[in-house]
Amino acid sequence: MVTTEEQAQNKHPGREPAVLSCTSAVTGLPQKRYYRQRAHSNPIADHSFDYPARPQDVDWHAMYPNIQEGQQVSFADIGCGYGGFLVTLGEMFPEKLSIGMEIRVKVSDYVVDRIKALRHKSGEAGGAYQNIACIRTNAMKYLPNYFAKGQLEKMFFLYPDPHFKRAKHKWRIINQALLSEYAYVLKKGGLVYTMTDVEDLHKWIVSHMEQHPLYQRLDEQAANADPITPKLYQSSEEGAKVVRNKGDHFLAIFQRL
Ligand SMILES: C[S@@+](CC[C@H](N)C(=O)[O-])C[C@H]1O[C@@H](n2cnc3c(N)ncnc32)[C@H](O)[C@@H]1O
Repeated sequence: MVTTEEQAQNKHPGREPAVLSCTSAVTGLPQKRYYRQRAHSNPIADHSFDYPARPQDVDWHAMYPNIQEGQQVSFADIGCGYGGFLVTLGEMFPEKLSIGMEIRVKVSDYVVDRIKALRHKSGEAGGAYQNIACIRTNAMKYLPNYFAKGQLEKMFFLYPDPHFKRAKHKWRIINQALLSEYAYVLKKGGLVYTMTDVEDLHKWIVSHMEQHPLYQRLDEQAANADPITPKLYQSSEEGAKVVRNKGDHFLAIFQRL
């Protein structure tokens, strides 16, 4: 991708265009500044997404080149943003396939390019990061199009958009109707991880999850004993920002009954 900023730098007509890329020459990874997009996308609006009619119609092999016959995605990072936590999942669980789902086009493009670059750096076919991928989609609408009943072992909702205004509470990604849909794609015994820096949203999440008959909150000891828990604080870009700003973190993990 050559940005307008880069085109503007090509000041010498007649010469070969300067080939400037959005990949850093130092790290070999894409640079976020070329993929910025305004923070909120209306999840209820009718964006025109291509989506599969059924999970079996998804070309998983295109996303996970080493996927084995019968292997399925186990972990879903919902609203994965720039993919920091997804990358951590890939590193922590090399045997599991993890997917990031992100509604903003430039942000999901960034994650796709980031994964491509990480795979390239680690030596393509046999290397790392073959087990993570990102889809641009509206996770509030299309989860059952991607996942079969009881497929997912873990779902992550990290620093979801708080939508503070009452009129926009219907945009919140945790709500009673969607919790039933999440329960459908989750395995019995599967886990939903939630983390936010907004106390009011945390209380909303906990009260909606506790009212739902298919979820039970893990007690503090069990939540803290989970090896993923320490990563929830700062592996994602949003989490790292909260740590930098010395903000609060509110964690709640729920088991699908
Ligand atoms: C505050 S950011 C947090 C990103 C990431 N989880 C992190 O911790 O850095 C929330 C993300 O969720 C995405 N998002 C919001 N609604 C969504 C939806 N319905 N489907 C998929 N992604 C969504 C937003 O575009 C945004 O990138």
